[in-house]
Amino acid sequence: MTDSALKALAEIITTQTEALQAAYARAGAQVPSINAPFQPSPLEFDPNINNIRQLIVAAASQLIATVQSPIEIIQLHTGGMFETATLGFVVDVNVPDLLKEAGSKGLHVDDISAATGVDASYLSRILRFLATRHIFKEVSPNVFANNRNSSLLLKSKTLQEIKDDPIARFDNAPSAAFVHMLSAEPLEAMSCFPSYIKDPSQAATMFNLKFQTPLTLWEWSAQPGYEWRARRIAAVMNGTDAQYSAEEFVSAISSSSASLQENDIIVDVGGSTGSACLTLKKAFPQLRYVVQDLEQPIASAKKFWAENDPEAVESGRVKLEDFEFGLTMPSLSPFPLLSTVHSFFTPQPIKNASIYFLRNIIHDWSDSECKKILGHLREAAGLESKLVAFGTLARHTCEDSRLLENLAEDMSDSKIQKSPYPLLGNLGVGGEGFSTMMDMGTMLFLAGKERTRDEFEQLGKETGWKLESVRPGKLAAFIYSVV
Ligand SMILES: C[S@@+](CC[C@H](N)C(=O)[O-])C[C@H]1O[C@@H](n2cnc3c(N)ncnc32)[C@H](O)[C@@H]1O
Repeated sequence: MTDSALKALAEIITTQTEALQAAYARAGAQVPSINAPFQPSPLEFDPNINNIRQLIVAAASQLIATVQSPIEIIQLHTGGMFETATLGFVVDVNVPDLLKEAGSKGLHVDDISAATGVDASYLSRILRFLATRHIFKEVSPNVFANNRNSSLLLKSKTLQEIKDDPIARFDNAPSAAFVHMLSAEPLEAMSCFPSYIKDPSQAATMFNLKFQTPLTLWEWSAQPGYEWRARRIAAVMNGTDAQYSAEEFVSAISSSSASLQENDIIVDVGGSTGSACLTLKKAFPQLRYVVQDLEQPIASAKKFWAENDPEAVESGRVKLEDFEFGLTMPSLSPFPLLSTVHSFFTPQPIKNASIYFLRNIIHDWSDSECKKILGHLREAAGLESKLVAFGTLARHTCEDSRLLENLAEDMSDSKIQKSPYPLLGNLGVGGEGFSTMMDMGTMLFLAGKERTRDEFEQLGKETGWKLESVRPGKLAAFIYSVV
């Protein structure tokens, strides 16, 4: 049994590695080397290539989990906090940025020490720890260079620009912002993990318990003096777009069976800068878009649209919802905009929109809060309105034949297939590594969670929305109609 499982895992790795090389070769390219900096290219985000990658990672990690000493496995996983802390630290003191300037020949830890003011012996141990995990490359003893993985930690600014304007240091650097964010407040809040899980009545979340605040993460980060935190969150949010294929959003909207007519409205609820609408507007330029969020994200949204599509806002095609009560959509058939910056916990002012669009919102909230959000949208919806929620589809690690049957009914070209023997039903860290981590993150910060198909269906049932179909993808689309 073990032998056949090992053989099957090795075969998956061999056949899928060949498939990966062939896919790159068809595009006239080669699978990127780990020693070269990461270059965003369409191939990095291609859904078919992504499926191949997932199988390789699923099989390779299962192979490791099978053959490595269980003592080592448990020891290594137990030390996971050192990965978070060391990654956050190197980003904080700009090590990847220094190494970029040094190029492929790398930089000695003494020079990194001189530039950062950090003791060289700490640096050499931290960088060796990370290079052992394939983040940074040690080109010669104590001389380190960026590799494909560490290059993702780069900021988009020069060292001088970072020094001159530290509040803006993570602008356009989503991965660096994400690493820095996770290594700060969440790492601190993790100290409350066991106490909170045993007695959740202590506070709304572990974050609230640790920081002794009644505010949500969003409200807390918006406080005066914390501007850099809000700016860091915005950098993370803006960057998520680059990881998605526009096609997934466009095809979900097309398949939502909303009969989209000229000037119909899509409301991007909790839309942050409204970057999803920018993607949709390219495919559906005849529609109108309303972006709703709290005060600070809407301020960032104004900057975002001014830079990316100023004409859209001027023409009224895209509305950043912070108009005063009673103002009307400029230059197009008017309708009242009832709120200022809009909270989705209050009645939805845009009635009978064609689509209420939520991306990465549901997982931020507990079931009871989600029901409030979906309930307000249901009250505003017309009979033909659709709710399209994008988020993670949580999957069990064992085989889930009911999910596979449901998805097959939902769409004929379902991308979720039964995992090949002997892989986990959700492909383990190859498939759901990040989303299970985010599940812990939402638990820690927001009392939210990643939900299974059944849980999404149930939320709809309790708020007057029928889950019509689920389209799996990097972000799954959950398409609801009114009941
Ligand atoms: C995970 S982000 C998703 C942003 C955006 N939908 C996207 O996909 O890029 C969650 C968003 O919800 C917003 N938010 C939090 N509480 C809110 C509320 N009460 N009303 C409206 N938006 C809220 C946050 O400001 C943030 O922009």
